Amino acid sequence: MPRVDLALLRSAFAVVERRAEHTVTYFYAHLFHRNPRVRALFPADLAPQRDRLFAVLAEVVARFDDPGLPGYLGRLGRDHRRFLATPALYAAVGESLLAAFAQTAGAAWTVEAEKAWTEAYARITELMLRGAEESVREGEPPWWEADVVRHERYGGDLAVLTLRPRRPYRHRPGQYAGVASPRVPRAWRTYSLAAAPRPDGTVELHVSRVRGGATSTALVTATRPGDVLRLSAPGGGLVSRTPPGAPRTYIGAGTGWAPVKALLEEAAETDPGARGRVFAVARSRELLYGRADLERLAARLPGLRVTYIAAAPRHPRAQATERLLTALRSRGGWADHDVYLAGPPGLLAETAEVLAELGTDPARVRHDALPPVRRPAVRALSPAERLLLPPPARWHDPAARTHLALSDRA
Ligand SMILES: NC(=O)C1=CN([C@@H]2O[C@H](COP(=O)(O)OP(=O)(O)OC[C@H]3O[C@@H](n4cnc5c(N)ncnc54)[C@H](O)[C@@H]3O)[C@@H](O)[C@H]2O)C=CC1
Repeated sequence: MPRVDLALLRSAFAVVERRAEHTVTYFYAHLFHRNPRVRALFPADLAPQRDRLFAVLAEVVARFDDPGLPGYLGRLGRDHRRFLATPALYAAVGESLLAAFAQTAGAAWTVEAEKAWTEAYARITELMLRGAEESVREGEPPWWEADVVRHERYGGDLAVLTLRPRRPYRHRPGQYAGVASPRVPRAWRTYSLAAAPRPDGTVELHVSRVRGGATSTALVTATRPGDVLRLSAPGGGLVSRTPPGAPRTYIGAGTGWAPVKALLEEAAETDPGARGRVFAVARSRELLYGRADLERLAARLPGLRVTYIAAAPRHPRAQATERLLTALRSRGGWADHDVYLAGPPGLLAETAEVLAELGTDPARVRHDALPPVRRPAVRALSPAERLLLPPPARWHDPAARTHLALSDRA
């Protein structure tokens, strides 16, 4: 594999990234125009997909020379089996991606830049396919079918689902899974697994309905026992790393309680002498839905002090965050604590900042980056950028459709 010219790779991507929205629109139009049958592999609503594509590309470009990149791409390739990604699809995606880059980057898309990106994409594909092949060799399915065995509603917007995967499903407490409902085909959303592995093999999901979110709405309002959902392989690094007995703090906000519950269940089994703090945060007292479970766990973990925090009645939900930050500031000893943090991204960012001020080493503040690894660069175009957009693509002309569709080639 030739050495990729990293400086060129990054400078071309920097130009493309500034016009991410245009690039992504062009990319999908190009991909589906050239390979019409590929459209059926993607969900009806492409918006979340678009954000994720750029977030992953930005991550790969930033980490291209990082020794951790092969592992990251291997896991990504393994995970892409659930999208039915074949070598032919990787090739088609690469072709459309480079076409979109060429179209967006204008004069910055030199022969050398194209060479750097062609080589980089070949490397990305090779590593992702290697990860996928390994998972096939290990006998891992592309996804796990799981029967819904219980569905409990808390208020209008929250549900706790118990699922029984049809094949053995192994996860570590604190990890998450991709979940797809047949009611929203091919759309995968990420949810933390809300329990340590159980003898009966069931797993638990806590779902909060997101405004405009088709999957969360289907899972909360329409899913019933007997339905079958799909689970991806578990992922995520919000797993226990604290030595037995050492101080730690768990903070779960809203359904961020889910991974905290799994971690506490694990600690109750393996480290009942654990010392530290638990903060359960919700936008209202009624939505502290995990209270009964937390009380049961706290009785098994007497070294943990539990604090419940909610916004006052008729106050905005963010008041709970202010109350949490005040509570954190009133405690000491933060330099000694590992902190496990789960909840909405805004809360994660504010809490991590305050913990750093209070003396916790940022490397000891653990949380998931959900769902993108970095903030997606996709944003609305400015009026000036819109004005400078290149003319419409020539390949929109049906007469230009001379190439074979991917599915014909595969
Ligand atoms: N592993 C993880 O980190 C998990 C994260 N989540 C995330 O947690 C959220 C759960 O949603 P809900 O249960 O509806 O929570 P929610 O919207 O009711 O929020 C719970 C609390 O978080 C705080 N909060 C919410 N938005 C905030 C913001 N922008 N800035 C500062 N504080 C904020 C408020 O104190 C609020 O009372 C989702 O965003 C979900 O993606 C959920 C499960 C696991």
